[in-house]
Amino acid sequence: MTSSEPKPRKKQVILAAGFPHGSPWIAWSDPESRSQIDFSSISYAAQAAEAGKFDFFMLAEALRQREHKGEFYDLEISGRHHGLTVLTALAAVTDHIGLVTTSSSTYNEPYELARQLSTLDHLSGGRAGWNIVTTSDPQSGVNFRRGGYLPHEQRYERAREFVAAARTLWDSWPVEAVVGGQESGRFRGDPAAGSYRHRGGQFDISGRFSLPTSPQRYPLLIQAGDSADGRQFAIDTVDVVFSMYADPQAGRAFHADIRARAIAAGRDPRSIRILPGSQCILGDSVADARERSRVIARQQITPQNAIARLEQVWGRDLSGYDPDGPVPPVLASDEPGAPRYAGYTAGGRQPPAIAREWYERAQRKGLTIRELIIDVTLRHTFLGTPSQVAEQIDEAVQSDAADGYVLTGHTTSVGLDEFVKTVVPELQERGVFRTEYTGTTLRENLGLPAPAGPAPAGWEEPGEPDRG
Ligand SMILES: Cc1cc2nc3c(=O)[nH]c(=O)nc-3n(C[C@H](O)[C@H](O)[C@H](O)COP(=O)(O)O)c2cc1C
Repeated sequence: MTSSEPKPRKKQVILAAGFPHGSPWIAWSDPESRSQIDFSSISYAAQAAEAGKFDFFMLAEALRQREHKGEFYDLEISGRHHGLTVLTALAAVTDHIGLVTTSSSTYNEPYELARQLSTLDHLSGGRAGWNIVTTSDPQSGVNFRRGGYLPHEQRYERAREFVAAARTLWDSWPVEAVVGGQESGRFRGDPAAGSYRHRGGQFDISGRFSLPTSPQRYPLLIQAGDSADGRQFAIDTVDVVFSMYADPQAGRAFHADIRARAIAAGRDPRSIRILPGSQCILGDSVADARERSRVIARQQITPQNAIARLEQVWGRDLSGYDPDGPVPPVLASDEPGAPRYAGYTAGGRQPPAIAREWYERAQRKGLTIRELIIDVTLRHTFLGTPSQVAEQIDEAVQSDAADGYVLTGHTTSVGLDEFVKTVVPELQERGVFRTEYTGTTLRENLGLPAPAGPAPAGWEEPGEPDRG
């Protein structure tokens, strides 16, 4: 390349704001935190992310307040709204930012959820997204008529069929079938518009869908689940993977795995975006940010919730143990993950496997109970001054450790303000983050290709992907 040739455009960073803020559980206890329940506090967070030109605002989901040793488990976020309802309200007070709900494919029904997502996409002008979770919490099932818990592989079987059924519904009523003619006296030009039938092992449904195709045709589809089944489901189904690999080295390994799986499945790996959940801790220097990270970690992972988290994985009462003492060995005799504990699974691994892994980790690194829980849960990935953090994020994205991040602050509602004010301009200065929204829909802003498969008649292709 000669010096007169323009430099190739750098890969652009994707940024999402996760809500409620806080990792791991008790961000609400920080005196600076605002409510995760009042709408003013939620809309403040969404509007702040939009002012920072974030791609989307994403709500996590917990379908049940968990129990621990027979009591309400209060050492995490307590009190959460229904995501889609909140996002519909946010559509009215934001203009550009994507609105992503986390919704379970295990405990919803395709017709109902497809309709709600279609409504959000219509009302927001094409900004809806769905983070598909299979819900690993065994206690959620009793809230639903299913009244139980699906085994791991059946949860993914249901998820696949759920998305297939939802796509059938979203495609059932082509845009051009809307006439709405006062002269014709008919709303649908095609009397069959909305007719659908889905027949499978999980769902056998048919009828008329109640809405025409929405601006994005399908909401942005995201997947959060880490097992081999979860990763394969992502390759076959979604646009974005929400991962837990914020550390750049682990992120590159995850990226390589997703890429290999995509190629094996005949999918262009560039059509999948990978966004790990992460936190940035800012300071006057790396050392200052590191100290701030240490203080936040100890403030949020108290002795009490360090023991509680260990109990969830060890499946036994550990209240007699010193949180600042050594991690107890994993004993084989107790029943692991017994239902009276809040339960904890990750990457398809059940508590006994996780316990063994954590125990070995504590031995290897010489960690106490509290230090172990800090080590396995905190995602303080980027530390330093705003320009150092911007450089770290840029480097991570350019080296395929991620395509961007779902960021949370360590305080609710106001936790990303400092990042928006100081790191976003640095990223813009580096030419790796937008200064204005260029697309109308969430898919356009992410530069994602149009949903695959035959489009319904009258449906228009969105603009060209442009993410370098
Ligand atoms: C990064 C990430 C975020 C998740 N967020 C949620 C959530 O908000 N609500 C929920 O019910 N499950 C959530 N899950 C749980 C997954 O949907 C899934 O049930 C769990 O990871 C077990 O599946 P797996 O064995 O494939 O990982 C999340 C999982 C990951 C990896």
